[in-house]
Amino acid sequence: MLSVEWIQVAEMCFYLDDVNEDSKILCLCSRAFVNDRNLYCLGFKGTGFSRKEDKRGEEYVEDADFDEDSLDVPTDTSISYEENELDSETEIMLKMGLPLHFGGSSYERNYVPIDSCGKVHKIWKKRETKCKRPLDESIQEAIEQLAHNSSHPCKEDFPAYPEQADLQGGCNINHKDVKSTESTLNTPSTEPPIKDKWEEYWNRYGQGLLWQHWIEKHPELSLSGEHCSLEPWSSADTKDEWDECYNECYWNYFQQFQYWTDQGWTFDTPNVSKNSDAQSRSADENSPRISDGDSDCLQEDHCKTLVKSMSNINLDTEEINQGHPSLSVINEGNRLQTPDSSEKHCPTDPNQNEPSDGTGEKYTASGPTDTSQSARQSSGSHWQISPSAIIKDGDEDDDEPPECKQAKIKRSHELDAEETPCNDVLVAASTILGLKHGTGQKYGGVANFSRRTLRYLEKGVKYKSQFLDMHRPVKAKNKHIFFTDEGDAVPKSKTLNKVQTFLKEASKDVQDPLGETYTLQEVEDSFSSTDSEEQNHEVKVPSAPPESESSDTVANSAVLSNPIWCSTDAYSEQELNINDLNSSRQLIPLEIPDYLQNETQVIKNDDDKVKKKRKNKRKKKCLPPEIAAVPHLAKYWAQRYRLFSRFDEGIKLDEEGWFSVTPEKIAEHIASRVRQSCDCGLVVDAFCGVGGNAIQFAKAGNRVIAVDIDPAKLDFARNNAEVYGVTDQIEFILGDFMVLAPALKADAIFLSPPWGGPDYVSAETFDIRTMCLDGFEVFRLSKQITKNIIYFLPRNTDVEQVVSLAGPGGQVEIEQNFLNKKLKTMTVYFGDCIRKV
Ligand SMILES: C[S@@+](CC[C@H](N)C(=O)[O-])C[C@H]1O[C@@H](n2cnc3c(N)ncnc32)[C@H](O)[C@@H]1O
Ligand SMILES: C[n+]1cn([C@@H]2O[C@H](CO)[C@@H](O)[C@H]2O)c2nc(N)[nH]c(=O)c21
Repeated sequence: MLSVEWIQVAEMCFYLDDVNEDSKILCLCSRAFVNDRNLYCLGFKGTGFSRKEDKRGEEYVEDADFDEDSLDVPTDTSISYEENELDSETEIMLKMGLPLHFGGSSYERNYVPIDSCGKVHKIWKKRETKCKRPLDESIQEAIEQLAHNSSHPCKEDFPAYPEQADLQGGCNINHKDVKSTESTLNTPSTEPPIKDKWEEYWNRYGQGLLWQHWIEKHPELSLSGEHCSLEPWSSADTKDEWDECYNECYWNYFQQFQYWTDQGWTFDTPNVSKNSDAQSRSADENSPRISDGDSDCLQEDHCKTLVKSMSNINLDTEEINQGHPSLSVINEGNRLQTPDSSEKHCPTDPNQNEPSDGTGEKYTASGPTDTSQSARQSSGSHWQISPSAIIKDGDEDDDEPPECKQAKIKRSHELDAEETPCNDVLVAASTILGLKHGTGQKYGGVANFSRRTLRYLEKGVKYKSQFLDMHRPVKAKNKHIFFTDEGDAVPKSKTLNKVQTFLKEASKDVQDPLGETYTLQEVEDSFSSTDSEEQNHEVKVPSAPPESESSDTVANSAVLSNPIWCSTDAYSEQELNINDLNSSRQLIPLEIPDYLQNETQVIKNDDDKVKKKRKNKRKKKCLPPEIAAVPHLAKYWAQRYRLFSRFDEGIKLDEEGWFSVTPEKIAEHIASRVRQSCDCGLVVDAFCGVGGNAIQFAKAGNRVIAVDIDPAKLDFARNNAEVYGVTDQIEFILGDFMVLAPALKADAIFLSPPWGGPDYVSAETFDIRTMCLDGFEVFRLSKQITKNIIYFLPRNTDVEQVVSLAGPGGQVEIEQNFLNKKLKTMTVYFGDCIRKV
């Protein structure tokens, strides 16, 4: 059963002129989330690595034993950053044992301390431990920046975090994140900077939140009884977990704090004037801080106090969930304040009294005179942001604090369509929805849109979008261009450079008998991007090594050239004609180079034993020659089950097929939508390629006419349809769709033309007229066949162009396809294919 989460996120109106309301084009923006991590993970089987290996860090899994259930495959597709996927580059780098601080990976870019990263995180942490690496500079830097002159709460405010060195694992902060954070930290000078507010918030409530988080994660670890003898941060058994928990908790709440602050929510701290901060804090019995000074919390007695206090904490999580102030503890005059035990008030709650803090100071985003934000309080703590309002993992379906529901404030995302200034629409659509607006030519003589409006149909779109990977476009101008000795320009990323340096270092001891330059270059080509298509697009088929070379020599060279897909002497025998390769499908044994094996190994007590075990158990994996011949295709090979889950049953593809076939889960989703709108109808797949979509249309019960101009593709498509047992439902037609179109009849037509190779991502906005085929003409011809059109386009397609296809008074649905929360493609639906809700 296909599990797809589909949501309508927004409705946009594009007006052709201000006078005639009927001329507007309605554009429904939706998102479809499919998840295929299990299929993706399966792909690593052939590389000699597996999830299981990651997870346990010691066991090599043989093919026959491979247990999908052990993959920890999330089935829930709700937007929770717990499941944030590492991009393919990161995955591959991890599996190669390459350090993630190379910097190009999503792990670095979007690092959120999450459960799904836990394994990875642990692996890296352990490796750090082994290597005794100094605290990463970026972490240092981040700590310094964020923690406001070295008062990072990890260290200063929490005796639970006494040693800076402990931060290595627990506070893996990416300085890029911090920088972006910093940019939002610039609030007007009348207000305390958000980082001060955050610090204060964390100081007040961090302990309680941290403990709550810890308890939720480890309900089995009670602080009572024997377990109480050692604090979790001191116990060798739990120290790592504690670090991780701290890290997660800190950043989780920090991000949400930012979000809430952005939304206009504030919190005030009574008895805390900025000037007499320390003094009033110590006087405030509600304060969770246990000391005035920044450093004296490290003093032993304070630590003891805290530990004692913590040991008194009621660990009844049920009670916590019910909102009982169970984490409130009074201990030797220091009251550990829990989030829920402080009074929480809505900014506009009429029942609230005047503040009693005496300072009259409000830390409001819009200044003290902002009535909507000028909160009133009855006593004690005064909150507009309450910690409990901060959404917890997986529980983010409401962006208001539960206790403040009656005080509904209009937020930016709830503005009426008419209220949204036109320019903001474009900005919001781009930054929040991830839709690109270009100035490309419009279809059907539409000159330009005079006005656009936007209405969100989903709450918290902005917030939720933060946890999705929308892919920033690859900006060509920032690319470093390197020149070969021959003077040829070779685009290379910074990451590649680092990878290259690393590989050079790593392979110092490895003899490179050929001394060929192509070896490392090919590695770079293969890992030059985070996504399947973001890479150096020139396909260079390396010439086969001279036949005179011994097989050993070739294998050694392959060690350098293809770290995961090492080929052997079979390589030299390959005829590098791709079609021939495909038809013969000779398989090349895959051997993992030893130095990478070493890199990949997770630290274990008895390293040698593991190595031996692995060596014994290691099987020779095989690669099809077209992959071995074109190293950058290796990443598609790793994703082969994602493209065709029945890959092993005889699926065939050529190079174009590899990078342009629709991933099975996305194709399946589109097919099920089409099936719903034109029940068991006839679907034309105008550019069928190797059959990714045609097969799914057929599987969904439709009859299909599959057209392609390339006979080889049609052969592959037919072969693949056979694998899936749906050949009876598909009629394969060899020909040019542009010519055949007038003769075709269909209930729906699916268009997935070539976009001009994987280069499409380098454009800020993709112009559908600049594809290999004229996208407008393709649409015009299709329209003559049926109004029910499904246009499969790049994720960065110019939305304005797409909208213009619907024509004045028309409607269109733009569906963003997310694969494991990464925006992959855009599917545009017309006619009856637009989903009615
Ligand atoms: C992106 S691929 C389609 C991938 C396909 N949806 C799949 O999942 O396998 C585009 C295909 O269009 C074919 N093509 C290019 N121009 C064509 C034309 N004028 N008429 C028909 N097919 C064409 C190419 O040969 C290529 O196989
Ligand atoms: C170059 N490329 C990638 N995809 C599709 O976009 C996803 C993300 O890159 C790929 O997985 C593939 O399905 C393409 N689809 C079509 N129709 N035409 C193309 O040229 C193409």
